[in-house]
Amino acid sequence: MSKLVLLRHGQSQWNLENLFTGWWDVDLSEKGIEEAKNAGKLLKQAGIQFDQAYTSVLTRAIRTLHFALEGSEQVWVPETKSWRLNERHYGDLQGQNKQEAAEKWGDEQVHIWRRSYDVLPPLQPTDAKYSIAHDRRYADLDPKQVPQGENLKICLERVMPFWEDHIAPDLLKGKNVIIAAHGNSLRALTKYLENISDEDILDLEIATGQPIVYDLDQDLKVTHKELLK
Ligand SMILES: O=C(O)[C@@H](CO)OP(=O)(O)O
Repeated sequence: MSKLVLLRHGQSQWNLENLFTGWWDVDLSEKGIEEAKNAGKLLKQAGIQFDQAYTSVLTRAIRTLHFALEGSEQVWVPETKSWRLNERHYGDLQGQNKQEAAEKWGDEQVHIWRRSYDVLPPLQPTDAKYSIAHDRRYADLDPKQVPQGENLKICLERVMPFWEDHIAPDLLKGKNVIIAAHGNSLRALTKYLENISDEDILDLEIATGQPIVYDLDQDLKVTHKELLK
């Protein structure tokens, strides 16, 4: 049996400012740093010992992982970063204010863009202000893999190869794993782990900085889930 901890990054500066973020690389806010440190304390209290850590290539998730490992006194744990764990790319909404978007397009449309499984946000031109098309951290990717906008389905489809190739093999060996990532890449993973329907996934929210602990059996089926408080 192995443990899997999912940890959404602490509040980011753009969470604080209520801006669509996606693949734009914003840092943690002061509150986000506190949330990440608190996650470390909660993990220490729970006595969870990790063998492997995974995170995205975005600063807010990487720093959250580091605070969590520091707070739980296990900074030595090997870590692997992958773009496949990045936040869902929010297309041309990136950089826009969520409230202003709701006033412009209506609450319902914005809710669909934010939470539906298979509706795409408006795609982002590669010369947009908040485009990552020329960001060197993605230089080795096939250009087709660099999104201009993703729905949760597409996000799940790019998370899964990483799960299959890296995370699942570790868990199958009995390793305890922490994944520090993002609201929507973790919603995608949760949909898979808990077999949540395309409809019910609309209602799933993941809190910033709160570790979610799964016990998994030898087939990686969830036997227990706990939110650390
Ligand atoms: O802006 C984003 O990238 C995400 C997560 O912060 O927002 P939402 O809650 O709308 O999915």
